[in-house]
Amino acid sequence: MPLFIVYNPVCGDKSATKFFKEHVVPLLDKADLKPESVQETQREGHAGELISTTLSTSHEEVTIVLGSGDGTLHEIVNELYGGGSRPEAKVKIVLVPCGTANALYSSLYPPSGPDAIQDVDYRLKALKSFIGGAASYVPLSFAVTTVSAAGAPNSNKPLVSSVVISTSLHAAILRDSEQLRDEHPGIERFKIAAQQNSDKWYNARAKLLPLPGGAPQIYDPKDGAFHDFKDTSGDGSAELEGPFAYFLSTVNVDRLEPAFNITPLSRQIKPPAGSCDVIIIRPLRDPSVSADSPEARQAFVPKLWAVLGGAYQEGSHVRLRYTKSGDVVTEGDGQLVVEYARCGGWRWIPDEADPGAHWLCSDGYVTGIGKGQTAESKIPPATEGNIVVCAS
Ligand SMILES: Nc1ncnc2c1ncn2[C@@H]1O[C@H](COP(=O)(O)OP(=O)(O)OP(=O)(O)O)[C@@H](O)[C@H]1O
Repeated sequence: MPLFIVYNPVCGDKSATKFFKEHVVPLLDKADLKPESVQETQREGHAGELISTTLSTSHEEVTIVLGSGDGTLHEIVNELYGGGSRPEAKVKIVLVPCGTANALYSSLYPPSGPDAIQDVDYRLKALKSFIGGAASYVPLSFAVTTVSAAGAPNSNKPLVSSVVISTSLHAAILRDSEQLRDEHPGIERFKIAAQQNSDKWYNARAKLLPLPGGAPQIYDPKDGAFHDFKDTSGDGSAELEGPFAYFLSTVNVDRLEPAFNITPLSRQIKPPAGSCDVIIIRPLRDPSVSADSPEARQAFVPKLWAVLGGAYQEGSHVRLRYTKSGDVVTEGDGQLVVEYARCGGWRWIPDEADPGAHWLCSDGYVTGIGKGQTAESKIPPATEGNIVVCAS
């Protein structure tokens, strides 16, 4: 099977060129594995073009050693799945994490600590499995999201995500952190952008779509299991009224950074095919909040931090509850702070009067939802596994 090397020289701390020269290419040389080409991406969107060109030379199956973060992979996936240049081609991806967050790699190879990503051996795990010839591969699931206005023909190209699709705080963080990239090449830029947006709420309605086998489900930490939503509408979906502080769904990953386990159950309770895990925070569930107001938003900030902090503590946020007075605790029977859902996708219907609710993030790529438009994300049942990624 032909082998290609593609890496993004500007992702993460911009060290991919050096890393490939010093570690990746020599390892392949030593194993006598000769790539057809070694290519640096030269601009945004270039990774997708490179893959398209590679496959147009009639290869039916290729292996790509990809040095990047999640955004470059996103471009490749969109070209292969969304662009349809060679939908039947089989592509094996061997990741070498060089990006900022490296969510997919960190999920496939859970690191021993937040600094493991600095470790050369850790970063070469997938490559060494590939070279050793005993690698195993997993097919990627995709969240396919369309933005459209009710009743209008949909001319927008769908966004295909293989890691995360979000609105609310996470989309705002990714939108604002991009301007901080030069000054803060590491994950600290996400924390700075989170601080800047921590008192924002997002006015919208959301519908959680049914799972392939039935109703959308919600996690109950009491028995550690997912259960069907009790109240579903005629089309089988669960309807949630905002405002929202957080609304984020993942496929293929349980974390968005090496130590940020935002959807930990996707590893602990195997998700069915055609599903995504969704994390939702709706501040009006807090018994101490009776209405949306600037004071209520400010008072909610520490509670939001408690949740995000829990994600950094091996995903303990999924067990957080409110006391009657609105304190956030881990014990008792109070209302859950986080709603952890598993569903076949979702529809996000932003309130036209709230510009902040009109942002969408797909694997780090941020785009606007136009006035009068909604976003719908669906998880199609797995394809034949045309895009697989080295997992051990
Ligand atoms: N030569 C280039 N010059 C400028 N931008 C580029 C170039 N090559 C690729 N890009 C863009 O770099 C962006 C960032 O890449 P990527 O998302 O892989 O890294 P990251 O954002 O640092 O990591 P992560 O997504 O894991 O947080 C991509 O959106 C891609 O379009």
